[in-house]
Amino acid sequence: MASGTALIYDEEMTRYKLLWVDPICKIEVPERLVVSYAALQKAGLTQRCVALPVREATDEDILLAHSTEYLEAVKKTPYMTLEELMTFAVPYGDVYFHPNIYHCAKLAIGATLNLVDAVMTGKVRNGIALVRPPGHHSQRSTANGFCIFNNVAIGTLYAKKKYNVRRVLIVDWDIHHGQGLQYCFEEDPDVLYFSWHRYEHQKFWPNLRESDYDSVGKGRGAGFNINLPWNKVGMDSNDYLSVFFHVLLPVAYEFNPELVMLSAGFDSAIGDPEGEMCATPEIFGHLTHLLMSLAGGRLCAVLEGGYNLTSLPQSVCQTVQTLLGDPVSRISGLSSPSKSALESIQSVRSVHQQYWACFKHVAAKPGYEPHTKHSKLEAGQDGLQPGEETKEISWPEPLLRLPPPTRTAVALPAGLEDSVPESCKRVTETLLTPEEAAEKLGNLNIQDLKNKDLLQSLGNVQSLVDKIEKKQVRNGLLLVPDLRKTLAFAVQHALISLTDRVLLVFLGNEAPVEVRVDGKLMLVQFCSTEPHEPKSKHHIPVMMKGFGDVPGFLHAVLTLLLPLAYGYDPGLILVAMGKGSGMGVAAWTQLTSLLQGLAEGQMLVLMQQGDEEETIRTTAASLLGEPAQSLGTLGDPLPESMDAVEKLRLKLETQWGLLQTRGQNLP
Ligand SMILES: CC(O)(O)NCCCCNCCCN
Ligand SMILES: [Zn+2]
Repeated sequence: MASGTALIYDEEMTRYKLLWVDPICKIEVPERLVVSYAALQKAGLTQRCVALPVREATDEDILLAHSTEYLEAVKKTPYMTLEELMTFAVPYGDVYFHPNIYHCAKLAIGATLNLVDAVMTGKVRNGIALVRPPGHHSQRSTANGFCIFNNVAIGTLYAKKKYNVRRVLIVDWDIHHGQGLQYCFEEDPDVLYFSWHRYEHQKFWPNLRESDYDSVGKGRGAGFNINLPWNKVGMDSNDYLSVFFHVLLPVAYEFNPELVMLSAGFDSAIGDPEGEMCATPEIFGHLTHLLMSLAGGRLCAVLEGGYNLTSLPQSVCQTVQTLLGDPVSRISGLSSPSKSALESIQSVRSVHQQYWACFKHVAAKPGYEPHTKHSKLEAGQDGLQPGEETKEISWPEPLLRLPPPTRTAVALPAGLEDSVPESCKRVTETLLTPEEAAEKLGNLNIQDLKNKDLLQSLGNVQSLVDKIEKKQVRNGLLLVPDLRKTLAFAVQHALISLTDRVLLVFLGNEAPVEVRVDGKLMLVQFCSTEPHEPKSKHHIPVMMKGFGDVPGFLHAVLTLLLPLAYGYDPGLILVAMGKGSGMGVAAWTQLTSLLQGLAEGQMLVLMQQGDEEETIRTTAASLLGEPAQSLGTLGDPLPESMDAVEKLRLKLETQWGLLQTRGQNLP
């Protein structure tokens, strides 16, 4: 499996700037790259990455996405006078030229292509290209929005052509709509383009009608263009995560991409004069993590926008740390998305309802017609007038995300040692005495506790919880003879020794523990038979028609379990798969991968002795940070599973706001 994170940066790309007065363009400054790279150096991240060189794009590369006429015109800019450069820029809109910008634009493309090469050849697992000029606004024959050539479009076309990549997902979290990417791929069913962007009902730049949610793609590409408009400013982590849980991730998993291209613009971060949003930099560590279980971890991030010289470098560091596999910081105090965000979420899900099985149950938008025309509204009032400074906004600097000395510790019965990668640390602890065990298992009679294997597994689970609590180990895997008893003991021990909340995710029919009503434990139980009515709001039974329904299981994980877990914000996660849950190893490792975005990755996985070695090995690999295997092309979730999830959502969404998918009063 590929490993390593590429970092591609060259200071030559800082050697162009605005040479005349232009309040619109003045924010796109060389310092954007300088401060970002310096922050990575200061955080000791550059030396942990694989440094790759940039190269100059060839004409052939550029002509993948641009016309000859346009390329020939841009080729003349190095020889233009200041006057000629200004005149040349005017027809394009919100972009400037410089004698060296053509050179830098070729390097930005070359950086992107070297990143694609490194990821597609397995030289690295993922990576980021810190480039300028950005690309996602530029179109076949036009520069726009500080962009000269479309780096991500060219990178995508290059990957398809050179590596025969079939399905590419482009995620564009820049706060502006990458209309250049939309136009390039809107008829291509092999490229799924997702963009969120400040829109304010077409009053925000670039003021395009086709940036709205009803531009779903054209012809065979219908369904493969997803626009999520932000119609208000001030969106925060609740809004961003809700869009991932209820729009992007369900579709992304159904699309099952072979490569993820990330148009990583950080003007969607707090403090940015363009975005005027409120999401703090930590959110990008989570958004990156949520994308890393797709496409076998093949993720190419390419810098787009980002104009606040404090939140930009912080957000870049958050993204790179997650690409490197560092623990993701906890986001506490999440509550629910804004009403405006819910309206956009509902709108985009209903217009895409006809294209995606994951939205099959969503009420279709009445009288909806795919939008096909391009029309341009003259610029209206769009937030800050150019040059108007944002009022002083401040936010806490992101906390350090220090990995514990050991990432994964395992306790396996004799004879199974070699069923996990050697980088796992083996734990074999002292046996517990029956009295010690009884202390926490209370209701079990002492006779039961004579069993040496059981006492050994209780000793191991106690020691692993303690090592995780002391941050000596990030996560652990236990193979136990008696799952129910060991799990009950683990929960009791965790609740006694940790002050923090514990989330237990259990796959199996009989609830393994009684959930107390004090809220210190949340049990999300995937079961195939209707459990007795749970006593506490923190015991959430998720009915799965059959454990073979992988699409249904995944839908429940993405749109129910993750929103619950992020809203609950646990300090420790216990995951256990009861006997015969028959979930399949790919779906199971998606679960253990995705959940590592919570609790700083502090997780304990308990498995029943007798589980096949393949499942044990891949679970350990996932805890070590290996990307989960892709699930392959998902079929449709079983209707019963979808109905069960929706019924549960309706019941819980008032208590757990991130479960909401539409405004309360919307149909
Ligand atoms: C790469 C990028 O998406 O960040 N480019 C943004 C271009 C903004 C153009 N001016 C907007 C005027 C409204 N404030
Ligand atoms: Zn932008």
